[in-house]
Amino acid sequence: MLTFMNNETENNADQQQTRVISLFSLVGMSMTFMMGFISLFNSNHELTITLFFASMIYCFAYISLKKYHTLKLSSYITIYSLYLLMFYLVFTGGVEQTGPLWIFIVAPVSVYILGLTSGLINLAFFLTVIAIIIFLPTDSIPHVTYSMEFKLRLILSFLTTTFLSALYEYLRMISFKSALELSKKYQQLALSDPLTKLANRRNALTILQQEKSRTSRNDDPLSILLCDLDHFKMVNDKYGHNCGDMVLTELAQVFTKSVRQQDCVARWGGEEFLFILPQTSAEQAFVIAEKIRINVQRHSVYCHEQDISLTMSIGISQLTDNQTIDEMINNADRYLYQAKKNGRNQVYPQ
Ligand SMILES: Nc1nc2c(ncn2[C@@H]2O[C@H](COP(=O)(O)OP(=O)(O)OP(=O)(O)O)[C@@H](O)[C@H]2O)c(=O)[nH]1
Repeated sequence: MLTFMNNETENNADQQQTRVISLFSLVGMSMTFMMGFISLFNSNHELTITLFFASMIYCFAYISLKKYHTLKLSSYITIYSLYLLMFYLVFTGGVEQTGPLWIFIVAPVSVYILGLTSGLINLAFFLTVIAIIIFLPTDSIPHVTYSMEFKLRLILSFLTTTFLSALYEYLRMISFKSALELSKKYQQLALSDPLTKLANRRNALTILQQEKSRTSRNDDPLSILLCDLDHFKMVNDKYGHNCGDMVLTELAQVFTKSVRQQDCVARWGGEEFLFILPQTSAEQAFVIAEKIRINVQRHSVYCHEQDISLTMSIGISQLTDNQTIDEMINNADRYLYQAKKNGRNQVYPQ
């Protein structure tokens, strides 16, 4: 069955991720470039080269994301070049041993970019390497030394930042998921009829417009059936409104089962239904209309210990060249009126 499902929310999530990664790489590029410049003035050449190199890597991640939409690659480049830079800063101490101060940005960036589980696994790896670096005996590989108090506090405060970042990411994920579900639910509600669950009139018009464009591109025929249940008022009057609703719901299922996967059934109004039949001529549509009419006639709805049977009148219209959707529907409406006038329970034109 043709339905108009909107993937807007998923696309928005991807777009948001792209925006965040490009922002991270831009910030990373500017910050490392700025710090590199400061190191240049302080004549710290090794640090200058490292920071300029990191800045170039962030620049590469930014450009490839913008030009080639490499979201995953740019995310990995951003995160792992950050890890390498942090290892270097902790190993060398940076400027006056302030290098380790920067590692606190790693936790929130990791869980945001890599997601909660993968972010935490990567953070465990990151912290292990940091611990190895700071506890490495200086006589094996010469590097900066930190006091034992500093090392322990660095690890503990990093663990605290990791916990808070993970908690924040977890809560963010939960609210994002529920927002996604709500949005899907409302999209569905906006497109379908609440009683029969068929496409509603607005959705049917959108689908018709899409099918019309496809038809003119491929030169395929497109037909519609406008159907109205006969003497439906009598069902409400005789059996009550609830039974009337039940009849509409059950017949909606009969309609759905009577057509092909690519067709669309919509509730056009009260007891009026519209069938959109792509790649179908008026002659083929007549055969389908007859099948639907007979299926309705044969179906009985059991309500309040009574079997309720109904019939249906159907008007057929095939889209002709230069015809608008409105004209096509008006045509079907005229034919439906004719079918009613001719005695109901029939398809027009025959
Ligand atoms: N139970 C129920 N009835 C509805 C709904 N929407 C429209 N109706 C009823 O459908 C009936 C339509 O009646 P009419 O337009 O007079 O048409 P009809 O009785 O089907 O007669 P013909 O179309 O001339 O064959 C009215 O009684 C509406 O109240 C609905 O959602 N549920």
